[in-house]
Amino acid sequence: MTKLLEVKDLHLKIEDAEILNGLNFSLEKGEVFALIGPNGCGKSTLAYTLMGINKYYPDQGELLLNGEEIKDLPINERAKKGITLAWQEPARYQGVTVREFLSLGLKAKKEEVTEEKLRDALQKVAIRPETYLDRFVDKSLSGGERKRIELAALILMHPELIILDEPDSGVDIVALNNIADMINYFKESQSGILLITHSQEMLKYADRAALLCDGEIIRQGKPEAISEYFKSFCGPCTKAEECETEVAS
Ligand SMILES: Nc1ncnc2c1ncn2[C@@H]1O[C@H](COP(=O)(O)OP(=O)(O)OP(=O)(O)O)[C@@H](O)[C@H]1O
Repeated sequence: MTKLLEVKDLHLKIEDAEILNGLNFSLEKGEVFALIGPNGCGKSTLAYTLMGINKYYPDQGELLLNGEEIKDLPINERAKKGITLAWQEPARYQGVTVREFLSLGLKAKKEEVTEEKLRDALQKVAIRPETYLDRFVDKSLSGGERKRIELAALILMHPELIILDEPDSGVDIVALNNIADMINYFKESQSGILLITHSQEMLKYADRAALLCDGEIIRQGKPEAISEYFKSFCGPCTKAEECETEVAS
């Protein structure tokens, strides 16, 4: 069966520094695949490369979405094909209200924008619609509020592939539960989720996990096993020579 996402031998350099160093992994529909690894190992870079952000174009390798090569497509074309990235630091949009921001996803899919859909999405992330719908998505909202609103926008967009870059950073315990609910909701509706995280709590929601080290996936397998391996051998890494580079499944 065709995989939702296949990444094959992905290499990316930034200013002559090799940041992604031959990545290989795949993701099925309805699967949560977690990516863990030390600071600076290339997790966010992989997220930007999958999304097609400016300057993050691979030097080598394949990026297949539903079997189709997307490596040369610009970000807007990838978004149309159903890839979405929720940033580690949620974006601010000067002069754009929460209502307008949430409506974008529906309009992009040529779906009718209704008050009910907007309210429903906000309620799913525990944001009171009556307080927030007409506020601006700028620095007047706290980081956690913007993160929740961004997650509400994801619900309305209903992407095929969702890249969540540290969705739990800077959010309170209630929002954490909302994120967990949302992950389950997307799983059930057959979206694939690439979950970049440093959190043990978030790892519980993953079906599989991979450990990234210096731009290479050095292990893939069950989330608990990968996390244990990471805790024992990495951060700070002092045992590089002991670190097997074989991929265990
Ligand atoms: N635009 C850029 N210019 C120069 N170096 C960059 C750029 N983007 C990323 N890097 C470097 O690439 C490496 C990987 O960064 P990346 O942000 O992908 O790490 P990460 O695994 O997401 O880290 P963290 O866990 O701290 O969020 C880092 O050494 C970073 O400094």
